[in-house]
Amino acid sequence: MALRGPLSRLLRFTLSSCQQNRSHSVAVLGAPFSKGQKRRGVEHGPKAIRDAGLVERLSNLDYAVHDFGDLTFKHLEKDEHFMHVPFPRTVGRANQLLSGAVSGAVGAGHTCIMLGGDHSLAIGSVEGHAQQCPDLCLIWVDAHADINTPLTSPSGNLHGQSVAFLLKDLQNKMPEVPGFSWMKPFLSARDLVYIGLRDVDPGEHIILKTLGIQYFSMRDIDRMGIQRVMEVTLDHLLARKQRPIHLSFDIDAFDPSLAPATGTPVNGGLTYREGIYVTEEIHNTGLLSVMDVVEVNPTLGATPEAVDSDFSKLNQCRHMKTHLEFAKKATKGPSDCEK
Ligand SMILES: NC(=[NH2+])NCCC[C@H](N)C(=O)O
Ligand SMILES: [Mn+2]
Ligand SMILES: [Mn+2]
Repeated sequence: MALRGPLSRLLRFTLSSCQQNRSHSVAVLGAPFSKGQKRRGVEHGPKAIRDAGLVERLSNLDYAVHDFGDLTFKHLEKDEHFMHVPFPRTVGRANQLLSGAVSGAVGAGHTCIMLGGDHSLAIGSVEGHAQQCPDLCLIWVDAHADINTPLTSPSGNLHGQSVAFLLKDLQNKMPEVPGFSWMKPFLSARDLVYIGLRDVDPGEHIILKTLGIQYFSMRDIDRMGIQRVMEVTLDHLLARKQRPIHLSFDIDAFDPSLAPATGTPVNGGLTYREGIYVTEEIHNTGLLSVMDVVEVNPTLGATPEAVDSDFSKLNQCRHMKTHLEFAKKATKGPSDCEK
């Protein structure tokens, strides 16, 4: 009995904020940023997801939700292209700011949900997470691999290059992009799994194969089923040791019939149940530490009126369980509530 006080203090001391049970405290961080690609509107993603009822729903599930509001990003005046990459310094600076915010939230003991914004924001989100949890693993749910380097990228857009900035294994293939000197790549190719791929550029395909990255394309999901895909994913990442999970969820992983309001939709995506099953299995590990919900662009809905009325109807849905559903529903009409 006498040991109880000191022992529990010792345990608290030796457990990092990554290893503590954070499941009941959630930080929401809005990142209204769109300069990682060329279409306007994705900066309204955080508002669309909040308006769909994210915070209320999480609170109803007994999570203590701390909404830290939206970060304020600056568009830098002097920001010339680097090669054919637009806004490198603006994107670099935004990610530096986001990295600090995510690191702070995780360090304070929260599970963090980052609402984008375009997918270039995963650079700062994963980097900030890794500052607190250097042994994290990354599950990237997306139609795209977002692993182009500035040299392989067909578009130049940084939202299609985020993973290349994170990977140690690509260090010697990456030029020095202005705006990113604050960070060094830290992630190993074996600590990453993709789910939902169906639009991969030729250079990306070579990188995936050369580095032996574990990925599940839509065809793999057709063949194996989502249940087996999740078994292999979690085994690949967690068999050696239990560690914090970073889930980076690009809403375009869903089929465009479910989530049309996104900048680079690709046919043949995840069904509603497949997408939710991925998040349920991750939830069941108890290891989710940070989640990005990105590429929700409400201005790409049918009409602004339709988007508005969708949001109000969405708030009437009663059966939604996970925060991801809000993001998807922010891009989808009301009929889905009935499914
Ligand atoms: N996060 C996204 N939606 N990325 C789309 C990337 C599309 C294409 N592969 C590119 O690099 O430009
Ligand atoms: Mn995508
Ligand atoms: Mn993406």
